This record gives sequence, C-alpha cells and structure tokens, in this order.
Amino acid sequence: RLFQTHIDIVDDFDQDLIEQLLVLAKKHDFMIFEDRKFADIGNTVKHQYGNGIYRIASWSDITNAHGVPGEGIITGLKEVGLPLGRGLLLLAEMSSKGALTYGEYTTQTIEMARRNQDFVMGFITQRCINEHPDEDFIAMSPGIGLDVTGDGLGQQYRTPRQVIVESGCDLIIVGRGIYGKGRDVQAEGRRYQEAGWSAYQERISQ
Ligand SMILES: O=C(O)c1cc(=O)[nH]c(=O)n1[C@@H]1O[C@H](COP(=O)(O)O)[C@@H](O)[C@H]1O
Repeated sequence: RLFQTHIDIVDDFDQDLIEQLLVLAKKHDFMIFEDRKFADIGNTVKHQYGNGIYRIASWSDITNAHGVPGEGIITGLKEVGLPLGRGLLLLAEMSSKGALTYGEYTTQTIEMARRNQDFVMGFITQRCINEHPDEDFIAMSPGIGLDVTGDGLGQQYRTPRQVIVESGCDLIIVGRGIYGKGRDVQAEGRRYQEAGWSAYQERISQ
C-alpha cells in the first residue's frame, strides 16, 4: 500500500505532521509517495528534494519527476535519494486531457529510466511500459474513477479494470474517488481496493 502526499498544499505543515505520518506508515504498513513532480535542473532539484522546509527525501520513500530537463534531473535526485534507499518514478504519460507526454518525449523518458535502474523504479503511466523480459518497472496510474469520467479541470478517469486488465498497469492512484466531497472515505477506500484487486486477479489469470 502506498500513501500519496502533496506536502506543499498542507496549510499547517510542521515537522510533527511528518513524525505522525511516519508512525502511521509503520503501524499500518504503507509506503509514502510525495507527488512532487520535480521538473528542474539536477542541481536545483537536489536541493528541493533534500532541503527546504519539507526535506522530502528524509521521509518520503518514493517521489516522481518529469523527464523534460534531461537526465541531469535523475542524477541530481539520485545523489540525495540513493544513499537513503529511496526510489524515483518518471512521468511517462500523464492522465490529463491534452497532456504533452506522448511520442518521442515518452520514448526518451523511458530510455532515461532504463539507464538509471538503480534509482528509477517505475513510471507514472497509463499503460505497462516493460518491453524486455528482464524489465520490471512498476506502472502506477492516476486518473482512476468508478463513477465519473472527468473533473472539469482536464483530469480524465478510467476504471481500475481498464487500467489494470486492459492497459497492464500495476497500481492505481485514487484521490477524490475516495475522499471527494460527500464520500464515505472508508467505504470508498474498500471499494477501490477491491476493484483494483479483482482486476489484478483477472489479469494474472489470463
Ligand atoms: O503524478 C501523479 O500522481 C499524477 C500524474 C498524472 O498524470 N495525473 C494525476 O492525476 N496525478 C496525481 O494523481 C492524483 C489524482 O487525484 P484524483 O483526480 O483526485 O483521483 C492527484 O494527486 C494528481 O496530482
């Protein structure tokens, strides 16, 4: 299980929040994924990842980055994250309408990951990326919804079955489908977990 954070939108952030999060992660056995989407040159992201108020690398097991600045972004993040045993996801394909993450951009992003397998563990993607028998990049997919197909701000939703069975992804990332306005968080959490698990079982039984 994975808990995704956007730490920079917490209004009352302090170090105690991190301490509490780490206690919960241990108690309930989940990993933490700060969805920071780094996108700057290696030297800058190195500091954004390791320093500042949030010190993301000190508590987040996984983070993610765009390939747009070139491979230096991975090298910079790796300098900080590898000694701490962290992992990186590259954004190969985004879920939003009109996203520019396709074609040659996506191809080159995947090649960057292949050259950095000591640190890049997978992708944010809408489909399975693995092509070679020895590749085991994890494919994590946001844009998951059982009840709606969009949010009016460009987000596009597919069902767990479409993403896991039809597109071969491994993990679904669900936000407002679980905690959206008026939703019963526990019931929705179970509903999405069950939908994801049954889709996964269908895929591996094929
Ligand atoms: O990197 C991400 O997690 C991400 C990539 C992407 O292409 N699309 C996308 O929606 N996300 C994130 O996934 C989550 C989706 O939230 P909901 O649309 O509420 O389910 C948000 O935290 C987004 O920032």
